[in-house]
Amino acid sequence: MEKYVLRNTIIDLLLRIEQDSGYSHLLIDHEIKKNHVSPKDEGLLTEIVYGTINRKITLDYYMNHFINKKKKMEPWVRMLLRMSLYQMIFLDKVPDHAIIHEAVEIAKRRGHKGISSLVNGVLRNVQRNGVPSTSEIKDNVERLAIETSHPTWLVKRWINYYGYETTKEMCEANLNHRATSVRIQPLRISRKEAMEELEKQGFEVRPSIFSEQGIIIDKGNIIKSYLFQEGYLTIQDQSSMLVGEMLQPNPGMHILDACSAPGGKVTHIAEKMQNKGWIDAHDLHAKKIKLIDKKASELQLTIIDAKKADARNLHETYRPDTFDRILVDAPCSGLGVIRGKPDIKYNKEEADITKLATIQLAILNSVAPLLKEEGKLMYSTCTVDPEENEHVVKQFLHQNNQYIVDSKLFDEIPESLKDSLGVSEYGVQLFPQSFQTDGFFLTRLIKRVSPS
Ligand SMILES: C[S@@+](CC[C@H](N)C(=O)[O-])C[C@H]1O[C@@H](n2cnc3c(N)ncnc32)[C@H](O)[C@@H]1O
Repeated sequence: MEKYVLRNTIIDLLLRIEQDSGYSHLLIDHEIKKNHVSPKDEGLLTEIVYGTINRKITLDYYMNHFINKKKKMEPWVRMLLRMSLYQMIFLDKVPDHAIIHEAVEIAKRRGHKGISSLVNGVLRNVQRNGVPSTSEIKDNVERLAIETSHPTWLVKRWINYYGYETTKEMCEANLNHRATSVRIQPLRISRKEAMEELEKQGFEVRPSIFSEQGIIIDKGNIIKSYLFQEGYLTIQDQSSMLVGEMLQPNPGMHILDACSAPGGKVTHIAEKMQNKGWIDAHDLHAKKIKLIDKKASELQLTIIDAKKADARNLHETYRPDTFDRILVDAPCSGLGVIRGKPDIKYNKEEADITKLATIQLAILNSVAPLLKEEGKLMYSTCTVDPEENEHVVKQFLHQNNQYIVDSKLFDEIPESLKDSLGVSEYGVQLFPQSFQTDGFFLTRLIKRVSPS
């Protein structure tokens, strides 16, 4: 692909991602297919797009030192500068002079002489003088927010809950790449066989300590392996695998997954049930039900019945005491998965967290009667925020006194993980900086036998 076309595609992608927040991975996939981007350019395109988004606030801080803030700048020009600065400062794949040359070329073709001299001026200035130091920023919170490109409200919030050091580690971890992990389909292949086969294909792999089905891929693109393409394994973050493990599903059980799409955890549960029993899986969005069916069929699992439903109303669909296990993997702010989807950190507001907590509690309250006595209910989110995690569990327990936290949950956590977890009386918080996983919260509740 011609360099100009590739860089121009990246600018268009970045502009669209900024408008259609939350769908970066879909937009990138679409653009790669539409433009027949070669595998070599695909890696560079993905790296520049995610990197530029991930470092947006830092890049704007640098850029603002070199431009007249009063002058209005067209969005594509700002994007061109951002992505060029990202490459100059954070990547060493292309020499600075080539980055500047390409940027000026794009500015000439897309704009006019005035724009190309502005772009040339800013980038040459950075090349000659470097970028301004963030040590000039007096306020600790603001400095951390700018250095790690997180919104100030979020940094303040995390410091308030977790302290400065943990917040700093978390924000820094959100800038780093994390290894992909996969889960084997154990009814089709063992972990040992899968690891040997992947090594033969040139992958570098390690077993996960979170699940006996988990493998960490340190090197290689798993999508290209036949093991992935033919459903011998599926991509899943290690932290999510803990849910399937800790729910303790057994063959023959009847299980409810209230918020199921795209089907990562429900297929894990079906595998652990050896594809024997019944799973009712729901999601609010009809379109997403197809994703659950697709994943189940790829993995050759047949016990999942997926249907659209609002989980807040499931008490109207099922009779009380129906299920042996219930999973509520709730819709959440996703602040634990910033590393993989960096646009999340700019698209959320503090008020969203409060709204989500209301929905999460409503879902839990709706499914609570549906669990059999002595059954187990898992509540999980891929976020790092007490309002959506511990506080929701606390309120739920207050409103449903038949439920208690299963204290055995804490005993089951592998010893090597315990020290780095945020353990409270309401559940377990995984931080993204601790184990190369997403940030994740989970807890297991038991419904006690009613005294009456
Ligand atoms: C964290 S995701 C679930 C991920 C899934 N458990 C997995 O492992 O692949 C939360 C899901 O909840 C769905 N959702 C949002 N509001 C809902 C509601 N009121 N009832 C049911 N599902 C809902 C979203 O569409 C989303 O697919």
